[in-house]
Amino acid sequence: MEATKAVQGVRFSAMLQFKRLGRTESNDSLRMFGGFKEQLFVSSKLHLTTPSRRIRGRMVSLVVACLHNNVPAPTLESGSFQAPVDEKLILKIKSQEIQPYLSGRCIYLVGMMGSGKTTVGRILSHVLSYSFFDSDALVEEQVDGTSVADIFKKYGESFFRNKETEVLQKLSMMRRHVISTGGGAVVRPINWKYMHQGISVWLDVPVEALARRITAVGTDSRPLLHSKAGDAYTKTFMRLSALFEERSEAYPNANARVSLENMAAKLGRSDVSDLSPTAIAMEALEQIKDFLIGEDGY
Ligand SMILES: Nc1ncnc2c1ncn2[C@@H]1O[C@H](COP(=O)(O)OP(=O)(O)O)[C@@H](O)[C@H]1O
Ligand SMILES: O=C(O)C1=C[C@@H](OP(=O)(O)O)[C@@H](O)[C@H](O)C1
Repeated sequence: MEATKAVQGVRFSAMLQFKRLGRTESNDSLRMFGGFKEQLFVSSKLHLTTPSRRIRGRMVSLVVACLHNNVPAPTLESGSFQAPVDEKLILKIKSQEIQPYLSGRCIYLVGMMGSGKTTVGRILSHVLSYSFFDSDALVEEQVDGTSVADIFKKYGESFFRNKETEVLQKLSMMRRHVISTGGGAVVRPINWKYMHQGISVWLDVPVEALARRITAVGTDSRPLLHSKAGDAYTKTFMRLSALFEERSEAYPNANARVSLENMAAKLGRSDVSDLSPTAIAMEALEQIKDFLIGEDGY
C-alpha cells in the first residue's frame, strides 16, 4: 500500500518541529489519531526543495515510514508524497519567532474601514494566544450596547471619538491583546500615545479593494459611509478616497506596514483580492518581526 493511502482520511495532530524548517531536512515523529483504533506512529523525513526561511505556499516532500502496533516500519508502510505546507503551522512558527521580542505587548491593527483589521486580527490573536478586542465593540459596550451607527446619529462623531480614546487608554494598560481599532482612531495624536504602548500595524489596502469589500457587505454599520446619492460602489469609493486623503499622513505612524500592493507584487498576483486573510496575517507577523528585530538593534 502506498503511504498516501496509509494516511488517507486520518486526522492527525502534528507535532512536527517546524521550527527546523530552515534546514533542508529533519527527522521527526508524528502521532496520528482517528480512523484507527490503535495509535499509529509515523517517522518522517521532511525535505524542503529549496532551503529558505520563506517557505510560504511551497510544497514539501514528506518521506513517511509507519510503525503500527510495534511492527517495524519497512514491513508495514513506507513511501513519499507531496504535502502542502500547512499555513496554520507556518503562522504558528512565525508567531513563536516573535514572541520573545514581543514580550506580551499588545498589537494594534490600524487601517481604513474594511481593511481587514477584524478578520486578520482574529487570526493573529489565535496564533499568538492573545485575546482579541474590537475597539468599536468596546465603545458600543460603554454606551449601553448602542451601535456605532446609532452613537453617531444620537450623539455625534466627537462623542464617539472621546469614547474611542477612553477605550484605547484602558487597553494601553493591558497585555497580550490584539486590538482592531476603528479606521479613524489614527487621527488623534493622543491615541498614538496609547497605541505606542504596544506594536501598531497598518493594513494598507487600496481604496478600490476597500470599496469592493464594503459594497459587498453594505454600509449599515459604518455611518461615515452613509449616503443617499449614486450607486453603492461609486459612493463608497468616493467617500473612502476622501477619508484616506485626510488620514494619509496618520497611518504611517504605525510601527509596521502591511501593503497589499507590495504583497501582490511579491507573490506575482495581479489583484490584491487574491490575498487571503491568512496570507495577510503571515505578512503582518513578518513585518512585526522586522520591526521588533530593528528595535532590538540587531
Ligand atoms: N483578505 C481579504 N480578502 C477578501 N475579503 C476580506 C479580506 N479581509 C477582510 N475581508 C472582508 O472585508 C470586510 C471587512 O473586513 P473587516 O475585517 O471587518 O475590516 P475592518 O475591521 O478593518 O473594518 C469583511 O466582509 C471581510 O470578510
Ligand atoms: O473610519 C472611521 O472613522 C470609522 C471606522 C469604523 O471602524 P472600522 O474601521 O472597523 O469599520 C468605526 O470606528 C466608525 O464607523 C468610524
